[in-house]
Amino acid sequence: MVLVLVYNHQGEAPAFCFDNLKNGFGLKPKGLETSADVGDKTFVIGGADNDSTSYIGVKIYDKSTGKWVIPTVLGTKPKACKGNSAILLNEDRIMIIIRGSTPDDCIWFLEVDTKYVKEQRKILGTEVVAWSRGVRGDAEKPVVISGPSGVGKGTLINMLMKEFPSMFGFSVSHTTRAPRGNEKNGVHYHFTDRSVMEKDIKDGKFLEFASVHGNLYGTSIEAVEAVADSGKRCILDIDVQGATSVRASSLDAIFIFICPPTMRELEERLRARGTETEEQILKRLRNAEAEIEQGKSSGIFDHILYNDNLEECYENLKKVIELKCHPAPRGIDLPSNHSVSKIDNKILINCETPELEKASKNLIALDVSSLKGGAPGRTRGLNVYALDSFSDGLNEKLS
Ligand SMILES: Nc1nc2c(ncn2[C@@H]2O[C@H](COP(=O)(O)OP(=O)(O)O)[C@@H](O)[C@H]2O)c(=O)[nH]1
Ligand SMILES: Nc1ncnc2c1ncn2[C@@H]1O[C@H](COP(=O)(O)OP(=O)(O)O)[C@@H](O)[C@H]1O
Repeated sequence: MVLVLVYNHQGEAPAFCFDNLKNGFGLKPKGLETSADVGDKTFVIGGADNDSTSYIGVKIYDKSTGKWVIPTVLGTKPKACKGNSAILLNEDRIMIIIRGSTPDDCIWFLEVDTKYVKEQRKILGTEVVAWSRGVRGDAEKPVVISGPSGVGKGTLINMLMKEFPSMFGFSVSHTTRAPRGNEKNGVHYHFTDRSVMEKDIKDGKFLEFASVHGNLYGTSIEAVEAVADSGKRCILDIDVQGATSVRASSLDAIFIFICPPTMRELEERLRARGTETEEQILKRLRNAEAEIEQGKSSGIFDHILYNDNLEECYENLKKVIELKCHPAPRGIDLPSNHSVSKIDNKILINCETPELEKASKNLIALDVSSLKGGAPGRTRGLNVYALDSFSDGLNEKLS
């Protein structure tokens, strides 16, 4: 196989042009693809995905073995595009700038050696990469809500979703427990068989899972991504074990624990709800004491709220999730024609406007020094500065 390296604009990662590339690994080479080297591996990004021509593909050339590897690709993939620029950040993720895409869809991160990718690689036993869409500024964090059965988590979440239907989306968990009378599959839970769920867990499809009150519960990566893809802020109703796992992941959420005013009141609420058998109620009450103890003492939760008076608790919930602090994240308007370079933690995008030709070369600087989150969620904290026409004052403006 002959591999021709094509260097694009100044400072940009070299693009691969494949000559005589046999179809041995199922990818259809399409024009130029970009690449980035991480250690012994060259990640080639672009062209068509292995499974679908609608998405960008990823393949890895391992220089130590001289072999190509098709990785397991996790996360929502960016749509196939006219080309992209790839820039390696911190040896663990590659920033991809997509040409000719919409403002909120042009910056992506391909994680190649982050904590999440390392974990998934261990679980799956294959080479793994994970996509995460870049979000400008401090887009709102997902909200994790935990608390004992019957404390009012579902009630509070419903109030939030009702008051702000376009702002919040519920992460629909999987569970092996039987549905209650009013519960709909795919809305309240994905009701599933234990064997199916265990296989999906083994296949790395879950962000977290736990055995709670004798049933298996879990948050699939897809459930969280579906909410993020709809442009909404994700709410997770999960137990303390699940919250502990999410805390250890890169999701970067706000963690809230809901406490009952007393154990007696908790029991009354559970009984009044009338959805569990006596045996199940007793099991839930036994587990509640340990959960409350853990919730209060583990240090996992950012906020502990008491649900005594429902309205008051709801007002407190709205305060702690910082409803009004962050403006809606805006996209980045990039023309198709641009070149990219990297200086320390800043990515400079040199936009060439065809009408003005050489007269104006506008610069956009992306500051990647405060990135947060990442796969399986969004990568937040991308700071964007528009700089005026190319001038000698550039360094001053960027410092
Ligand atoms: N770890 C984890 N826990 C979950 C998940 N979904 C629900 N749970 C928790 O499982 C427990 C039981 O939930 P459920 O059967 O709906 O009963 P309820 O809490 O009495 O309404 C609660 O503590 C939920 O927060 C999940 O995806 N992961
Ligand atoms: N502050 C409150 N005061 C009285 N009853 C409440 C309060 N919050 C919730 N409830 C009731 O308690 C029961 C359990 O609430 P639910 O939201 O189903 O709890 P969870 O989702 O935590 O299991 C429901 O019948 C709900 O209407």
